[in-house]
Amino acid sequence: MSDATSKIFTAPSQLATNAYDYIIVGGGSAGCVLANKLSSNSALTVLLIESGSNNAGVAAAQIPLLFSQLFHTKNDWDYNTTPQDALAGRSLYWPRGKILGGCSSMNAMMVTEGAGSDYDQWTKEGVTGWTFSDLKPIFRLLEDHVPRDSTQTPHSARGVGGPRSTGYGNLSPICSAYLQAATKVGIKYNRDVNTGENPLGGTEVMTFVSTQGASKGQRSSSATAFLTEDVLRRSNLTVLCETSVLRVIFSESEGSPKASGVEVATSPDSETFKIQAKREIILSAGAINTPKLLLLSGIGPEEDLKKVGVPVVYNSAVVGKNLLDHPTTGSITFRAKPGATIDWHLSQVGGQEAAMKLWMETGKGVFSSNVAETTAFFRSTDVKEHPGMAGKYPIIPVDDWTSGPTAPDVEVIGAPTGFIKHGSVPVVNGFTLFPILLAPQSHGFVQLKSSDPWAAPIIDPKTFSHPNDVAIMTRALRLCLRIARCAPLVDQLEIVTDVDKSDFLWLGSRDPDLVTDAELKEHIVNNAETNYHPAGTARMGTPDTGVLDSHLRVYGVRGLRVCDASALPTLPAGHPDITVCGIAYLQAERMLADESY
Ligand SMILES: Cc1cc2nc3c(=O)[nH]c(=O)nc-3n(C[C@H](O)[C@H](O)[C@H](O)COP(=O)(O)OP(=O)(O)OC[C@H]3O[C@@H](n4cnc5c(N)ncnc54)[C@H](O)[C@@H]3O)c2cc1C
Repeated sequence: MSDATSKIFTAPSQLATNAYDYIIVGGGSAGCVLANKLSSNSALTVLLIESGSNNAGVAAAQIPLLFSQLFHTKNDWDYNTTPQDALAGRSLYWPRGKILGGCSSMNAMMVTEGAGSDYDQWTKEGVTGWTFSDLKPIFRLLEDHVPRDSTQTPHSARGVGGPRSTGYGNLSPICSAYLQAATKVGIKYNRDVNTGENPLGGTEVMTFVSTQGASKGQRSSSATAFLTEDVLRRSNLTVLCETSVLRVIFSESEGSPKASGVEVATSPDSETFKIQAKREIILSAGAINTPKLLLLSGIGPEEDLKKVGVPVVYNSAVVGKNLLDHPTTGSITFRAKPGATIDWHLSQVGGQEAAMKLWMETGKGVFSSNVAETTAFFRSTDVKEHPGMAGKYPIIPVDDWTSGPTAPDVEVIGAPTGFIKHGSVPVVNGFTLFPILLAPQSHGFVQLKSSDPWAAPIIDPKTFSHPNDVAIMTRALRLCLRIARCAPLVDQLEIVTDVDKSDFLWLGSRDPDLVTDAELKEHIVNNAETNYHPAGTARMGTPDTGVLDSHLRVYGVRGLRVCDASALPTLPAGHPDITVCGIAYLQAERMLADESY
C-alpha cells in the first residue's frame, strides 16, 4: 500500500479529529470532484465519507469490459424497484456503485454531453447559472482527450490535460457496420456528438478509458481522476471509506435549522459516531441515497415523514419526487456470424488468455471495450418513412418532449456482444441493439420504507407508465429491426426466422414489415429495464418546485447542499456522468471564489 492510499481510512475511530470545514457524503462522480477541488485550498479541511470500499485493486472497476461483473457484489447497492404496473408487475434491478468513484467506477464509461438546449431549458424553471455556456468550458477542462486518429475530432476542439481521460477504445467491425447500416434509414454519421451543437447521429462512443500512459486501457473514473496519489497526500483532505452516513444532525439555533454534523457507522451493529461540520455538509450520495438521507434527516414531505416516525425538520414536498430515468426497451439480440463478436473471441480456446495478454501489454483489444462501442442518437419525430406492412401499421403519432430541435429522444447502442438482463445471460456470438428513451415523461419517486437507515428505500420509477414513452419506443424498435436488415450489418448477422417468443432471439427474428405494434409493445412490457440514469430526486427549482436553489442549497435549512445527479431538474439526452462531474466542478469553483456563495 502506498503512502497515499494508506491515507484512506476505513473506520471513524481512525480519524484524528471529529470536526472538518466541509463534510462530503458519498465519494461518487460528484463527491470525488468536490473533495479534490475544495481541498485545493489548503486553508480548508475536507472529509469525504464513502459507504463502499476503496476502488484501488478492484479489477472489474478497472478493466472496461468487466463492468457488469460488479453487479450484485459488495460494490453494488443492488437496489430493486417496486413492481412496475406498466411492465406486467416486474420489479427492476437497479445497480448503483458502492465504491470510491460510485457509479463512475461501475458504469459503461460512455461520454455524452447531450444537447445544449437540455441545459438551457432549466432557466425556464427558475434555475440559473447552469446553462450550456456555463458548463461547456468545464466539460473541456475535465477531459484529457486523445482522438483515435485524424478522422476523429482534432485535439483542439476538445479538452486536453484535464483529469479525466476521454478517447476511443475498442471498435469491433460489426459495430462500424451498424453505423453504416443506420445511415440507410436516415441516421447520419457524426464523428463527435459531444459539441452541444449537434448531438444527433451515429457515432463511435467516446469513452472514459485511458488510451495512453501507465493506465492505458483502464477505466478513468471520478476516483482515479480526482483522488490521485498527489491529491490524497494533501494534509487537509481525509477520505473515510466503508462508513455510512446515517443522518444529518441539525443544531437548534436562531433562524432556520443549521446542519452541524453527521452521524456515521460502519455497519448496523457497530458503534455510531458524530462528526461535526464547521462550514457545510454536501450530500453527494446519488439519486437514490441522497433523497433517502434528506428524508432520514427530517427534510421531506411532512406526511411521509410522520408515517415512518421521522421528526420533521423542514416540510419540503418535493424531496424524493421527480425520479427520472432513461429506460431501455431491453436488448434486441441477434446471432452474428462466427468471428464477429467479442463473446465469440472470448469463447475460443485460449481466447481469453490472449485477449488479456494484449490488454495488459498494450491497453487494447476486447478487454478495453466498454461494450457500448457505437451508438446512434435520433429524434423519433424524424422517423417518417417506415410504416410496417406497407402501411398497415402507420407510424405511431408521438409528442415531442425534447428540449429543442437538435435534442434526440432516442438512442440505440450497437454492442458487439450479448447484453441481456444486465449481461447476466451468457450469449455466444450475440450482437445487441439497445434502444434507450432519452426524453421520458414517466416520473416516479423515492420514499422511506422505515426510519431504519440501513433499510433500502422504496423506489418506484413508474417506468413506461406514460403512453408517449411507449409510443416513441415502439417506433424505435421497428426502426432497429430495419437497421439490422440493411447492409453491411445484415451481412454479419445470421437472422433466424423460426424462433419461439420465449427465445431471446425472437424480436430480432421478426420482419420489420410484419411485426405488429402490439408485439413491439409486448417486448417492452416483458423486457424493459433501467439504463442506469436515475436523477432529479432533489432537484433544483423554485421553493415550490425544487428541493434546492440554484446554488444547490437545500431550501429551509442552512449549511446543507446537494451536489449529484439528484440535483438535475431534467436529464440531458445522453449519459449523465460528465454532467454530474461538470456541475460538481463548477459548484466547487464558485464556492472557492466566493465564501458567501
Ligand atoms: C451500470 C451503470 C452504467 C452506467 N453507464 C453510464 C455511462 O456509460 N455513461 C454515463 O455518463 N453514465 C453512466 N451511468 C450513470 C452515471 O454513472 C451516474 O449518473 C453518475 O455516476 C451519478 O453520479 P452521482 O455522483 O450522482 O452518484 P454516484 O456516482 O452513485 O455516487 C454516490 C456515492 O455515494 C455513496 N453513498 C451512498 N449513500 C451513502 C451514505 N449514506 N454514506 C456514505 N456514502 C454513501 C455511494 O456508495 C456512491 O459511491 C451508469 C450507471 C450505472 C450504474
